[in-house]
Amino acid sequence: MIELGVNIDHVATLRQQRHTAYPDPIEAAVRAEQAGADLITLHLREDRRHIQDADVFAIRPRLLTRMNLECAITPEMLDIACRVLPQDVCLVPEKRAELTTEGGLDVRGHFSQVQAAVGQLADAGIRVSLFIDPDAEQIAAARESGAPIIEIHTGAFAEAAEGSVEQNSELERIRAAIATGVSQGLRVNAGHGLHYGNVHHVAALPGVSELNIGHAIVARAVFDGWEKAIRDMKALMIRAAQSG
Ligand SMILES: CC(=O)[C@@H](O)[C@H](O)COP(=O)(O)O
Ligand SMILES: NCC(=O)COP(=O)(O)O
Repeated sequence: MIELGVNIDHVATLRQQRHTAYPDPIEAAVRAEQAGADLITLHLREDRRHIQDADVFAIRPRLLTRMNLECAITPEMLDIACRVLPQDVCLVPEKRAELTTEGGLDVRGHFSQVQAAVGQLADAGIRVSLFIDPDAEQIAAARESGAPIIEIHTGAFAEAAEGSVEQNSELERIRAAIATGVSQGLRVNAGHGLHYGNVHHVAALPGVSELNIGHAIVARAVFDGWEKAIRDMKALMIRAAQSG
C-alpha cells in the first residue's frame, strides 16, 4: 500500500515567523501519526529557517512510525543524523537563497561525496534515500552509491498547469524514473509540491512506494484542521493507487 510521509517543516515555519512556542512540530508529528501518517518527514536546513535541531532530537523518541530526516550532505548534518538515528535519511541539495528545494541531487557529479555520505549513514544503521530528478543517469548513480532508496523530485510536474502538455510530459518522466528505479531494485518514493489537485496523478503510478507531502497539507489544515487534512490526502492517494 502506498505510504504518506507528512512533512512538518511548515508547521515550524509558522512558529519561526514569530519565535513563539507554537505551533509545536512535536504535537504536529504525534497528531499526524494518529491521523494516518505512515511516517514523519522533516528537513533540517543549514540556515534553520524552519525545523530546529531541538525539534529533531525531541521528535525522534516520540514517533511510533518512523522519521525521515532530510538534510544536505555536510559534515555537520551527517553528524546530527548519526546522533539522532532516524530510520531514514533523505539526502537533498540545498541552496541558501532558494525559496524551496529547486532540483534534485547531482549524484553523478558529486559521486564520491554522495557515496561516502551513504556509507557513513548506512554504517550507523540508517536507511538512505537520495532526492533526485527523474533522470536515468542520476538513478544509475544513486544505485551505484549504495543507497537503497530514491525520492523523485516532483517539483517540475507540480509547477505545470493541470492538463497541460508540460504536466503530461513531466508525469511521463516520473513514470519512467519509477519504473527504472524499481527495475534496478530500488525503493522509489516521490515528493515536492504535491497537493490535493495533483496528487492522484503520481499516486496512480505503478511502483511508487511513498509520497512525502508538506506544504499543501499545512495550508489545507488552516481551513480544515490538521487531522482532516492528513486523512483527506491519504484517502486521495489510496483511491488513486487502487485505480492506477
Ligand atoms: C526536500 C524537499 O523537497 C522538501 O522537503 C522541502 O524540504 C520542504 O521544505 P522547504 O520548503 O524548506 O524546501
Ligand atoms: N521531499 C518532499 C517533501 O518532503 C514535501 O515537500 P512539499 O510538499 O512541502 O513541497
